[in-house]
Amino acid sequence: MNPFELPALVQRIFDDRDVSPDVQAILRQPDKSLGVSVPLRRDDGSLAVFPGWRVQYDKTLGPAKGGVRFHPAVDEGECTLLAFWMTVKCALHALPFGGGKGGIRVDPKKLSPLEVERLSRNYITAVADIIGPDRDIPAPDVNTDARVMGWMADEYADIRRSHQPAAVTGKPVCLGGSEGRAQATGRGALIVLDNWMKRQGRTPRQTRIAVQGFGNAGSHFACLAHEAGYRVVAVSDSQAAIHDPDGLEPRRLFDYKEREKELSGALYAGRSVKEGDGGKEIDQAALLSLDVDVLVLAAMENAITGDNAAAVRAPLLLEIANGPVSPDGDAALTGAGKTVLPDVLVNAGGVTVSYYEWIQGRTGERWSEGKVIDQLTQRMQDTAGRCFDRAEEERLQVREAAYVLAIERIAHAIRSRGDRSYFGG
Ligand SMILES: NC(=O)C1=CN([C@@H]2O[C@H](COP(=O)(O)OP(=O)(O)OC[C@H]3O[C@@H](n4cnc5c(N)ncnc54)[C@H](O)[C@@H]3O)[C@@H](O)[C@H]2O)C=CC1
Ligand SMILES: O=C(O)CCC(=O)C(=O)O
Repeated sequence: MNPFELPALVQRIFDDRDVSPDVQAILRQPDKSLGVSVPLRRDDGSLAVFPGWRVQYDKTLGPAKGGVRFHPAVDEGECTLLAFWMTVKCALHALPFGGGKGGIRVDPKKLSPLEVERLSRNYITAVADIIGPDRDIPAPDVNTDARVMGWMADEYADIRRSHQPAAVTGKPVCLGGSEGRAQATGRGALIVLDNWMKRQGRTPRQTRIAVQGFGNAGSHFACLAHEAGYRVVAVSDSQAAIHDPDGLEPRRLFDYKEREKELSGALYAGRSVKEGDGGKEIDQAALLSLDVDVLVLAAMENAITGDNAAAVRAPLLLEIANGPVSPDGDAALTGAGKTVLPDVLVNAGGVTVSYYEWIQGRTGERWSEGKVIDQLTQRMQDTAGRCFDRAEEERLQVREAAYVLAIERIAHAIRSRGDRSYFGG
């Protein structure tokens, strides 16, 4: 197992708040980290083998929960940090889960759909011994979606020779997925943003937003924010960025990207972004320093670091991605008086609706989309309220308030379990 260093913020909370040595010792490293080699028979008959991981960080509050990403930069350290963040996120939102994360170091864009299916199935075979509805429940993340979860769930059911609807979440609805899961991360983020805006006495109409990362999470956020009256003036993906100070029509971009798989060309392929079309393509890095009210980061880690933080003009940043602002970037932004609404608070809509899917899988109930949205709204509002209140009471940044609340919950559970003797989960 790679050595893992806890984020400095967590160490500071441990020190400042006299967190017990037992709790610190338990939270200092992951419970379990499994490295696997995932074989893939290519369409041309050759065999390729890709490295993969599944990390379970802490399971005090319940089975590990977290996504699986397919990306060329995945490694054990990244999965461990992502699994740690899942632990904090689930605790903060009072979900009955610990934190996990997994991935394969692969560029899925270079594989055919059948190759992606075989790889997804082989990953589940490789990690089958440590996952399951009471142990560790995978879900979508970067470059994985409902289709991939459907294959993974099917493979797991084959391995167990039984129906296993609660073993993987984020599945297609026809395979036991939950209504509302696809939009859930974006919707949850919008609920947090709305809550913050109301506290500041601001309205959506006054608010211009730029969104980095027009993928699963960011594209739904952009569409829902537009429908709620916000002015989405820029969006980007890994290939292109589009800006229109008068406001884009995210739904049209969404449809274009569904068809073409990328944003590039959305303005120039005879499919204008909006009637009258005032938009233009800009450099992706330029999106980060646009004159907007909210900069939404929904792509990858470390989009903002100490190197580019000074160029950010937006007074408010909304972290939909996991870890899009590095610690030195965070210090520079908050030092300059900007507010960062942190990932562990903002992006929990996905795992929350995964929780609802897990409940439905275990009970056989089917929830309507309305019920999912009501429950999600209530939970996100509740957590956002607790974080913002705590930040105000103790004059903390919202990120620190969120971590304090999460660590308190985990520490309380660790103490309540008594002497620790729970190997084998
Ligand atoms: N999908 C979900 O339910 C959840 C996702 N997240 C996090 O949100 C982030 C995005 O995840 P997904 O939307 O699921 O992945 P995705 O793979 O669907 O989308 C990622 C998007 O970011 C774009 N991108 C990559 N590099 C970029 C760059 N340098 N500039 C602009 N765009 C860039 C990609 O082109 C793609 O459109 C990740 O950090 C993920 O861990 C967090 C919670 C839940
Ligand atoms: O839906 C889930 O369980 C996982 C979501 C996830 O990976 C995340 O919140 O980063």
